[in-house]
Amino acid sequence: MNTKAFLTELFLTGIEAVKPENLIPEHLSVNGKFLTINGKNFSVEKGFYLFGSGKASIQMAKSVEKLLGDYIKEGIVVCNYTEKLKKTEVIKGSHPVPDENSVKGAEILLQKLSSLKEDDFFIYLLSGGSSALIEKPIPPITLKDLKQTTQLLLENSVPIEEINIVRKHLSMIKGGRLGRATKAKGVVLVISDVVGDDLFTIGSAPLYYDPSTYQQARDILKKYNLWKKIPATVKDVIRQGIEGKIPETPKKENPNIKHYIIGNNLTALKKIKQKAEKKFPTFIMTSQIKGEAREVAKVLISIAKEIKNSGNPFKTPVLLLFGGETTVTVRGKGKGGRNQELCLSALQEIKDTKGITILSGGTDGIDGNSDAAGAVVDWNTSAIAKELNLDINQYLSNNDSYSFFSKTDSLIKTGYTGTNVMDITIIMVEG
Ligand SMILES: O=C(O)[C@H](O)CO
Repeated sequence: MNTKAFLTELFLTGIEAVKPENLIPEHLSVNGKFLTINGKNFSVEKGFYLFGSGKASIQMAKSVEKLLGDYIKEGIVVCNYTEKLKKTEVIKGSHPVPDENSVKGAEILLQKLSSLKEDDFFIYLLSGGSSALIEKPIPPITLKDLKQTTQLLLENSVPIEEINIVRKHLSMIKGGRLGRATKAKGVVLVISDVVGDDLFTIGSAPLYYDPSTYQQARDILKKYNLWKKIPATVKDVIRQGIEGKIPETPKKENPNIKHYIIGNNLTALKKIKQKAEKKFPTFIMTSQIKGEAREVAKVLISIAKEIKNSGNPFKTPVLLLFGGETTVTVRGKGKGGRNQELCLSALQEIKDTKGITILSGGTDGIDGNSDAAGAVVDWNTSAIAKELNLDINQYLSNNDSYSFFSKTDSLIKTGYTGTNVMDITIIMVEG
């Protein structure tokens, strides 16, 4: 058996399970003039508006069009790529740092949602990446200031929950502010890309509400030593927010808007397990991995080595499934992403140990600043690296995992997958 090919096939199975074309029909059905979502009925007799933002928004919209196309009055989604849809206009925003189009997208959504009446109904399709894809900073923060702040947060390994607390307090649409702008009733269908499916964090909660505060936003920036580095306008808005001169984000849910999570990391892991255990004992270890990619890798490989050496807690052969999202503290100028960096650090631990293969990939298909979803490695990769005189440490210090794996032919390339439920890591331990 080609273990690397098998793990790649399993990774693709996981992605397939969380593609909107599979999730939407699982959770939505149409009965006459009613739309049923997770058992709850909504009348669509008079038609509805379709909005959305996030990396999965195009494919989600396409699936809704297929199911309910005749009822859509108008559709707009903001995604990280474009595609022509029948009833829905697509705006291409920027990710992970917002651009002019992200602002344009936010303004259009804000304007459309504000113009709806009380008896209008909308479906909003929310998925990961939304925080950057739509954005409208609170004046006097400029787009340039916001870009700089986002970049600093991303480069300093700040967890997404904390990044989004800051983002929500600099934005006219995040933390429930977009939801406050409308009188209409609506549902938000969510594909979760955060650990624990926290609705306060996913896409910075544009239509939910937000218990966090301006004070917390400042504390987070100080905790990561970024307060002195961020632009003056950002500090100004946060200070004014703390003093009550700028209103806080909404602290209560808009009762007219209901949120439904229709897919998450565990959905993908369960599908992988279903397929894999036809061949090998397979265990879902967690869907909640967090932490610095290179450190997480060390823990994962230590588990694999324990199994290999002592048969604890599982006998070989065995497949271990992990999900979640790590972070990378950027120190170098190389190319790569958290999954590739995790694999490179894992390779450092595997070295010549035969029988451990590890794959790590982003379900959105794009890992960091590269065009690969991730990588798959084993002892043989380390043998190739030795032959080519590649120094793992050197590539790790420059955060240049992509260049390393291009040379060892270990990259997994899927292109944009049209979905996003964080990352999947699969380890096969053989005897
Ligand atoms: O957009 C975002 O904020 C992240 O992807 C988490 O949902």
